[in-house]
Amino acid sequence: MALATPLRHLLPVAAAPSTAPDPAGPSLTTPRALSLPRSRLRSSLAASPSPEPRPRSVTAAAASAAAGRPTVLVTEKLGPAGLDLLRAFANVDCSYELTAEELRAKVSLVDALVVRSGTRVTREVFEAARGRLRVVGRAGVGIDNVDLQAATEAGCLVVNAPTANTVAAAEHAIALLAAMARNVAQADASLKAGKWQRSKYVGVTLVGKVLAVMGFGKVGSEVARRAKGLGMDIIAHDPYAPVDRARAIGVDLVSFDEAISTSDFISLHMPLTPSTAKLFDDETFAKMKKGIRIINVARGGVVDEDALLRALDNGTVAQAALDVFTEEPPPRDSKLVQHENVTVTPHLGASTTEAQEGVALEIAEAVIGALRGDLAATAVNAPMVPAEVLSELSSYVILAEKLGRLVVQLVAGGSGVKVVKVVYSSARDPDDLDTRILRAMVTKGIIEPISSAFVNIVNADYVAKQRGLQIIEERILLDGSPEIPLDSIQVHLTNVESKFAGALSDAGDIRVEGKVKDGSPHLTLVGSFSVDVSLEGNLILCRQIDQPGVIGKVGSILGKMNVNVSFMSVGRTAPGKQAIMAIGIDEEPEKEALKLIGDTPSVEEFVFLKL
Ligand SMILES: NC(=O)c1ccc[n+]([C@@H]2O[C@H](COP(=O)([O-])OP(=O)(O)OC[C@H]3O[C@@H](n4cnc5c(N)ncnc54)[C@H](O)[C@@H]3O)[C@@H](O)[C@H]2O)c1
Ligand SMILES: O=C(O)[C@H](O)COP(=O)(O)O
Repeated sequence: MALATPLRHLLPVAAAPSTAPDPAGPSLTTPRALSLPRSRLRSSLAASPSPEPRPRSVTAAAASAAAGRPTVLVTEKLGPAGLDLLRAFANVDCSYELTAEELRAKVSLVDALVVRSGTRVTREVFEAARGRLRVVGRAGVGIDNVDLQAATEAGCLVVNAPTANTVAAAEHAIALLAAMARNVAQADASLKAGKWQRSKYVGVTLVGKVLAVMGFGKVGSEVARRAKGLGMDIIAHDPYAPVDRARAIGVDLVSFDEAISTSDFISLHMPLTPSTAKLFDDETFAKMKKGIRIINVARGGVVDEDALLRALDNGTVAQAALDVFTEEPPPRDSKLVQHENVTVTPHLGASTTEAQEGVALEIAEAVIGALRGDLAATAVNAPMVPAEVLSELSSYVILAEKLGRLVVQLVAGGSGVKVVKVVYSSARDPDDLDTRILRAMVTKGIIEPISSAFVNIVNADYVAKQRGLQIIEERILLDGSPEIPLDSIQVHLTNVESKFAGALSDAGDIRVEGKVKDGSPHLTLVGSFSVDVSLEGNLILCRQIDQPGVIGKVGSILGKMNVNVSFMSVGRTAPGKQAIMAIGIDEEPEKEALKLIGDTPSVEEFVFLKL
């Protein structure tokens, strides 16, 4: 996804974690680390590929990280085209079948980790990464082997490859459906064992039978489409699927109980979540039509395997075809695997040559994008902001971060920031304005200068909550063209003291407002004073009594100190009354220059701010 550079600020990159922890917690006594620079990865995709993969030593990974090229650890077999893509961008360490301990040892030396379903990326793994791991790429759909909460807390983006193996999984479900109905696996084993058992392996037909698709997402709907072609009647259960999408392929969405009690075949296609774990238990099997046949290409954990065994033994379930198991691989003596009415495959749903090439490319692109700072469209633990929203809001993204960065520097030492109000003025219907990325940027601007936290779109809300920061969003609906997404963004800090009284609104909040003008962010309001200054470089705000000569005096102090003034703007309440001068400057002035500005007669207060 090609995004404007500024969005990279918000996204996980292989940056060194920031400095020491902030002992002051949420208190804002010592704004520090005010400048933006963090190492940004800009390695070129066109760089020459590295040699054939071989397990690399920990020392080699550390050396390459030091050289600035990211390191990607791949712990399960990935299609060669995806590996080549990764190698063109990063040092790739292919280390398969690592123990949990070996994984923990390696993970602090890598910027990204690519896994399939066989690697458990636990909280301990994120802790062992000590902040370096920025991206976990799941080369496939299911992310139940990745601790998403721990990833989010660590500010680590998790991306998956949600589409490339859909058809493969659906085809495998159909293959199992047909094989089960006609006893293909059992008959094959029997014949190879020298038997000729034609009457034993009489099957059942599919045409006219009712198939209940449980989980009508990507795989489920493809299964439904294909099973329709086999002449089956399809019903589906999915509490979150749009009725229209089901109707469009001639499928009725029904209740859970109706689905399980009226069908001849059930195919499972829901994710494993706390609410689907062991959803198919004794109680559920008891409600099924006697002689039902079950296919599971989703996740073993959605079925209570002991209950399934009982249902097979008592004839409630005539047959089962299983590609997935609670424990993978299942124990060698698993009664379920050995059951004569059960057909099994070792988690092969995604395993076609084509799907693996697709998945590998999909995940390599997502991981590289995330390492470069682009917002991965397949991020699973980040607020999903569609690409068109991102590109439309890209200038406002910079503005939001700068306003956050600016407002926090106006807080007086000793005041703790607790409540942040972000007010968006727009002529656009609030439903058409997705502000999640802007909220995250304001949060980043406020928190990063005052803490050791690394804030990105993945963890912004979490970090804010952890620091006791409440972010309130408000919209002001304007008349005008909804073509322009936003007129202005205001950021208010309530219940805090300001080191610059001129920044206080009538309500006593520290308030700044900005707009995007000609594509660049401008500061347009400080407290109750309108100004207009480009938000670039550094800024001096002076409050003075409006009278001739003050601007000249401050300007000449800066000139004498070799500080280049890029913009200047004065806002005043009325001629001869209070005024605010906003001066954009390229360099950081010497302390002496700042003292001279403070000593200038009629300058009542001033503040120097780094953007
Ligand atoms: N065996 C394999 O190799 C293989 C390959 C691909 C996918 N999968 C698995 O298949 C499953 C589906 O994948 P997908 O790509 O279609 O995912 P998806 O997210 O597109 O679809 C899942 C659907 O399940 C629905 N759902 C959630 N909770 C439900 C519930 N309680 N009851 C019914 N439906 C519910 C969701 O609304 C969604 O529509 C996942 O578990 C995935 O891990 C397995
Ligand atoms: O969730 C998935 O994508 C499938 O279960 C495939 O898993 P795999 O990548 O380990 O084959």
